[in-house]
Amino acid sequence: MIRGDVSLVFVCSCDTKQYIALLQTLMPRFTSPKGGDDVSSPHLYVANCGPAVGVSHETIASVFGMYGEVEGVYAADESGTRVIVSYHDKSSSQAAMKALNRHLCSSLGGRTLHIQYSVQSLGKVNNIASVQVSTSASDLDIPGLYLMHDFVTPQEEQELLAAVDDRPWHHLAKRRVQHYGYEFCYDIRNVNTNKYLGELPSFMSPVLQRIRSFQALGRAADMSLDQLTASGVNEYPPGIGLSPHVDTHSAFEELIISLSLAGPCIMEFRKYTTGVWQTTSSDLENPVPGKNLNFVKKAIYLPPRSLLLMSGEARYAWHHYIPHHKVDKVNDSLIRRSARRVSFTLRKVRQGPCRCEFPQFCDSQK
Ligand SMILES: O=C(O)CCC(=O)C(=O)O
Ligand SMILES: [Fe+2]
Repeated sequence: MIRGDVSLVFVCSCDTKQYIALLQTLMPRFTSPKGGDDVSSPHLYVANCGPAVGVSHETIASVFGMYGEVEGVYAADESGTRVIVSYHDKSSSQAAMKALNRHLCSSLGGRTLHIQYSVQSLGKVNNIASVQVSTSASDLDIPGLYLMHDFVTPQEEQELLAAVDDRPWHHLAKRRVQHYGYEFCYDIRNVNTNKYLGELPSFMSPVLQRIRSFQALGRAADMSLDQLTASGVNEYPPGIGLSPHVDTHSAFEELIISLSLAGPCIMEFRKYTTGVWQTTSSDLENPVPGKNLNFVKKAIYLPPRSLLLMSGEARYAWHHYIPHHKVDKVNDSLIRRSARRVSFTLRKVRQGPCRCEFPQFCDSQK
């Protein structure tokens, strides 16, 4: 196993009041609504808006602030699309309910909000950072997962960022991307092998060379600068993550490499004990406690300049995703996501079907 030095530089440097506000972002003190619209309270459970759909808590606070004094806006869960808006008094929440529920809200990106009253739960804390976050891959104990800290220097990081910023970004709904080698089609989660975009740019070759030079990475030596290597560059704004997925087996070979630049995040991994094909995509997005107890969940902290390598079981049988958090809780530290995180994902395009040992997760063998 490869281990790197751990340095958590983001221990909250704010005063006590801000620290408590940060904690509240992580730990909303409200339960999901039970009584329906008839039981009013100063707290509103608002669905269909949030950082995952490009609407910040600040914007929500300002829109709801038109109906009364907003005490706080909190993540209702880890979806990034449901929030609790907490008012000082009931008359404000009632006014907001009347004006905004099921109405198209132009100041919130033209979204139709679904609002219910929520109840404050003093005893029960709904902690979105529900899983212990490891800082090294060996602690996670997922076969085939490796994390190397400080894989590039701060200067190389700046050069790589400058190089991608010099090239055009494609705008997706929540993040920006660039594709090299082959175009990636998000609807089918596969590469378009008819659309060869040309060789990987030369600014990536030192990274590929370094990957090859690490004997410990073994099969990563295959990651050469040839026509089959594809790279996706993703830029995530704060609060934006990535939905759970297994990179399509038939699209890419075994090794998947991700270099993190500019900012940190946590990546979570789930292994479904019943196999993925029995699980709907909405179950994956919004796991219901009690319904989806058929998976094991683990999380790792990815600092900037670190290199994550997924192979074997980690690549073929575990879903990976980035929760839509603005703040991650790592051990006892609260780590705010930076203005952006840029990742370089390197994969080798597969020619022919996948013959992995995990047929229950394999689109070639299903
Ligand atoms: O941003 C990352 O580190 C991961 C990206 C990823 O999983 C993907 O593009 O399939
Ligand atoms: Fe992926």
